[in-house]
Amino acid sequence: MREGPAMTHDTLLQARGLGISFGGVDAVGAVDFDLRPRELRCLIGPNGAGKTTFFRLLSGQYAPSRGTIRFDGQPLQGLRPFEIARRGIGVKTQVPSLFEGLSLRANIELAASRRLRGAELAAEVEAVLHRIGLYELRETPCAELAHGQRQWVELGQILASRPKLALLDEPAAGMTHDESLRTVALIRQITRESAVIVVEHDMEFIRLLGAEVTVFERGRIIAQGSFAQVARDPQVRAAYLGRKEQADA
Ligand SMILES: Nc1ncnc2c1ncn2[C@@H]1O[C@H](COP(=O)(O)OP(=O)(O)OP(=O)(O)O)[C@@H](O)[C@H]1O
Repeated sequence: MREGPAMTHDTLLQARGLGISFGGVDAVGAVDFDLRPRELRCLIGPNGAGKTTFFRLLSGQYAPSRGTIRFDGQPLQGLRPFEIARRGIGVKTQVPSLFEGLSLRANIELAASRRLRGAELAAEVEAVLHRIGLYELRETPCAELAHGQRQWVELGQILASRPKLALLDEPAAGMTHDESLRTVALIRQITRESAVIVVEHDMEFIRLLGAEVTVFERGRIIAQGSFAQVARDPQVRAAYLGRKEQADA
C-alpha cells in the first residue's frame, strides 16, 4: 500500500486503503487520499473508474468494504450520511436537489439557515444571491430556471452552508463555455471557506480550474499532479485511450 504522510493539522481529509466491492468486483480498490483545508482538487478518469463511488464512500452513502476515512481529525466510520453532512461534508450530485416550487431565495435561505439566524441569515442570503449572479431572479421558483442557473443555485447553497468539504459531481455538465467560466469563478469563491473536490469529464473545465488533479482508473489512483503533468502521463493517456479503443471495438 502507498504510504501517505501522517495526518497533521493541515490535513482535512485522510483516506487509507479505502475501498468497496460489489459482487466481488472492486469498484474502488484500496485508495489513499489526502486533502488540505480549503484545497481544490479535481478527480478525473474514464467512465466507470470509480469517481462517483469514491464520493459516495466519503459522504456515507456507501459503507466501505475496507479502509478508513478521517475527516477534520475524527474517524467517519459507521456514521450515516446526515451525520457526515453535519460534520461538514456537503454534496452536489449530478441530479439537482432543489426545492422546485420554492423561490431561488428560499432555496438559498434553507441552506444558510443551517448556520445562521435573523439579520445575519438575511444578509448572507442577499450576499450569496449577488455572488451567484442571480439576485434579480430571487423570487423565481427554481422550476423556472435554466439548466446553468440551477447549477449555480446549488453552488450558492454550498456557499451559504459553508461545509468544510464540498463534493461536486460534474458541476459543469451541459454548460456552455461562458457558463463554465462562471462556474470556475464560483468554485474558486467556495474555496475561500471550503475544501472542494470536483469530478468532471470536461478537460477544458479541469484545465481552467487550475487545481491539482487525481486520476482514477479501475478503482485505483494511477496519477496525481498538475493538469499538464497528468495530461502527458503515459499511464493516464493509456487509460483514456484503452477505454476509447474498447468503445470503438
Ligand atoms: N451500487 C452499485 N452496484 C454495483 N456496481 C456498482 C454500484 N455502484 C457503482 N458500481 C460499479 O462501480 C464501478 C465504478 O462506477 P462509478 O460510477 O463510481 O464510476 P465513475 O468513475 O463515477 O464513472 P462515470 O464517470 O461514468 O460517472 C462501475 O463498474 C460501476 O458499474
